Amino acid sequence: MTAQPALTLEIQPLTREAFAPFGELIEASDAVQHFTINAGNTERYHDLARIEPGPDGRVIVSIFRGQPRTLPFTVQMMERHPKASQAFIPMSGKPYLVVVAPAGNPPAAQDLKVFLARGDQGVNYATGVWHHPLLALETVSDFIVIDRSGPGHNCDEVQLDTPGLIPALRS
Ligand SMILES: NC(=O)N[C@@H](O)C(=O)O
Ligand code: NI
Repeated sequence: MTAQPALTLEIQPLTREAFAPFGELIEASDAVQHFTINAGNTERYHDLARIEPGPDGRVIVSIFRGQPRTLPFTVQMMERHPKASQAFIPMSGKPYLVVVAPAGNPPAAQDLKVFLARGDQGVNYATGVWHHPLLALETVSDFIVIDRSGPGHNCDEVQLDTPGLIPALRS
């Protein structure tokens, strides 16, 4: 099959509402339940993400140290975790990209959504949601990752028939 021309993808800001079909935004904002604790010293932004390890899995916490990607970036593949959710929470304060498609059938380029996440926004991919592996920007960046350890296969990868092209960010 001849190589298909890439489909240029639109980059949109990461908001709770726009990301809702794919999981939860992990962000301290007035949009979520929050309350003061520790005798007034601390504000708790409560219960932000639905962490799902699956019936036979265990929740684990890891750190991913991502090398920065160069834009424009061609999305050639996507992956999903059919047994569990996966959360990424930035530790380095740098922006990153989130590329997702709805759970279910393997995505086509036109199904992809690209979000530019700020360095104070995390995401939780709901179980089975298609996503691209970590796309750090600007510098080597650390992320806390909350996902699953357990028996069985928990990572499906697909190659896109038509690649998606993420353009350079407008300054
Ligand atoms: N493979 C792995 O643990 N990482 C991916 O799941 C990812 O989403 O970055
Ligand atoms: Ni993943």
